[in-house]
Amino acid sequence: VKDGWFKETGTLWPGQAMTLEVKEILHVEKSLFQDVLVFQSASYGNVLVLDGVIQSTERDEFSYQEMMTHVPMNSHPNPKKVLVIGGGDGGVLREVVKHEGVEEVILCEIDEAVIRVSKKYLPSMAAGFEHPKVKVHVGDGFAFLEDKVDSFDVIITDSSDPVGPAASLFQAKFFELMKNALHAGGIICTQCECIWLHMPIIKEVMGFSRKLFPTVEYGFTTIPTYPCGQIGLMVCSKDANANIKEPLRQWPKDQEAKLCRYYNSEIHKACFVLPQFAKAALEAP
Ligand SMILES: NCCCN[C@H]1CC[C@H](N)CC1
Repeated sequence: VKDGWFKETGTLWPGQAMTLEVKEILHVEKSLFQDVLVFQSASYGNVLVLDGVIQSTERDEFSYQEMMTHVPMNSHPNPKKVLVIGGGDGGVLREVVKHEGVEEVILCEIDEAVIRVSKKYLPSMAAGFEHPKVKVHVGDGFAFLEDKVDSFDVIITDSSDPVGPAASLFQAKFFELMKNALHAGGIICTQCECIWLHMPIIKEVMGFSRKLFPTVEYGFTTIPTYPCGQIGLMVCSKDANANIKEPLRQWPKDQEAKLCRYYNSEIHKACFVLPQFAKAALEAP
């Protein structure tokens, strides 16, 4: 932080950097896995930063957490068992339990510091941890999945970038583990970077996803504090007839408006509409 501003420089977005004005530094810690910083920003509420990269801000996190959760959940006929890999700020958990039919959601986060710090400084997200249907497992998502077969209806990988502790979550092997851990008809949704910055990563992930799953779609949401203001989601189903681009289930409009500030059944469809450069890059063999 320099002259009261935090600057998000990063190797995955060369030559550019989001900056946020800092009101107060709330927490600085070196955890077992990464540098953890929380600051109160002037205009985005409290901000969680891991290894210098913005993970969540109180003002705009709902965009990402809602889309990462409700696009896969509403694409599944009846999700009962849900697994969240990463997601230590609790935001995805908060969204998953909005689905009445869910019986259990397990969160597997590698770094207990992220959970601890989120509970203290990001209460609107960490509220997700309080729900009776939630079970928390601290550990590596890769290791957690090694012995899981036919266990979950939906798996959401809410990870940081493929630099640091989350690197293994962007590899084919991990997608194979997620596939094996899914019930028939199961769906995965993973954080899949930005079309303005990471087409090679997106193409690679789409390539091996298409080998593993019959149905694969890439969509994105808009979120001011992520690089280029956008972040993608890779959504894959084991059901060859699934149409992920159309919500299979939706709340009544008034209920939907009460539950969500970003997601709705129209934006579920719209999020998969890509600009020509991205569409062409992903369709090319
Ligand atoms: N719930 C935390 C979200 C983590 N996802 C982010 C996507 C954009 C990245 N540059 C940083 C992590």
